[in-house]
Amino acid sequence: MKGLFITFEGPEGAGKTTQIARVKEYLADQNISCTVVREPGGTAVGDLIRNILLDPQLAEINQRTEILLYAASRAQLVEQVIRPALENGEIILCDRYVDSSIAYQSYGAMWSLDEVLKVNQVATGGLLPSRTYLLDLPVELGQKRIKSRGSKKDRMEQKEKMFHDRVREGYLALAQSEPDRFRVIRADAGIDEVFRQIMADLESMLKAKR
Ligand SMILES: Nc1ncnc2c1ncn2[C@@H]1O[C@H](COP(=O)(O)OP(=O)(O)OP(=O)(O)O)[C@@H](O)[C@H]1O
Ligand SMILES: Cc1cn([C@H]2C[C@H](O)[C@@H](COP(=O)(O)O)O2)c(=O)[nH]c1=O
Repeated sequence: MKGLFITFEGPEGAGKTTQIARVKEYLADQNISCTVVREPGGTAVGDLIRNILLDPQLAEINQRTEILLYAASRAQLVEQVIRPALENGEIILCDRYVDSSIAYQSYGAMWSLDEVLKVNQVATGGLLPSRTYLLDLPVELGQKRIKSRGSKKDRMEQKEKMFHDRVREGYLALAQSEPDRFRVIRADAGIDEVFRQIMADLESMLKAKR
């Protein structure tokens, strides 16, 4: 594949959306176009699945159903958007991907890692990002940021703090197990400082792509 597939991961309120917008703006200033997508969602099918997954009224979604729905949204996104864009040499900035399923459904909800990996292998055909920025911060700080955003909590945000603590631990374990792909970013800093940390790495990735 000729393109560049970059994902942004992290607990709730880590600043992924904010930083992706900054990176997109930076790239546009350099006359470099990119495609921004988010999960679950990013396609018409995926957006419908997102509505189900995040509906705060649907507390009874079965754990296996949840894993499959996240993976179904991902399969649609990979085939409809990500793979074609990469084959066209484009840069993809993706807000969450397979690592979210590992962190939330396996570490957070304590479901079998093996099952999560198998389902996601089918969903993605094994497509992995070249770089993953893990925006890491204490769970309390992310929750405080979400609260000040003022919107109603979605189904996943409603889960207890211990769930979100396990998610954070899961992400850090993933980053440790794949140091070549992951860069851990201290997301408890100001927006400009977080952006600086990301760009310190991304600049070299962009140079290598040219
Ligand atoms: N470094 C930062 N310092 C302070 N506030 C921030 C920072 N980054 C983002 N925010 C604010 O925190 C809130 C959450 O940010 P954002 O939506 O970018 O996070 P996210 O990781 O995409 O959240 P989610 O997990 O819901 O997808 C927003 O109100 C945003 O303006
Ligand atoms: C892709 C993916 C996401 N999740 C969770 C993580 C968040 O709680 C929501 C998505 O909301 P956001 O505002 O867009 O961050 O879904 C998950 O549990 N598993 C996944 O694979």
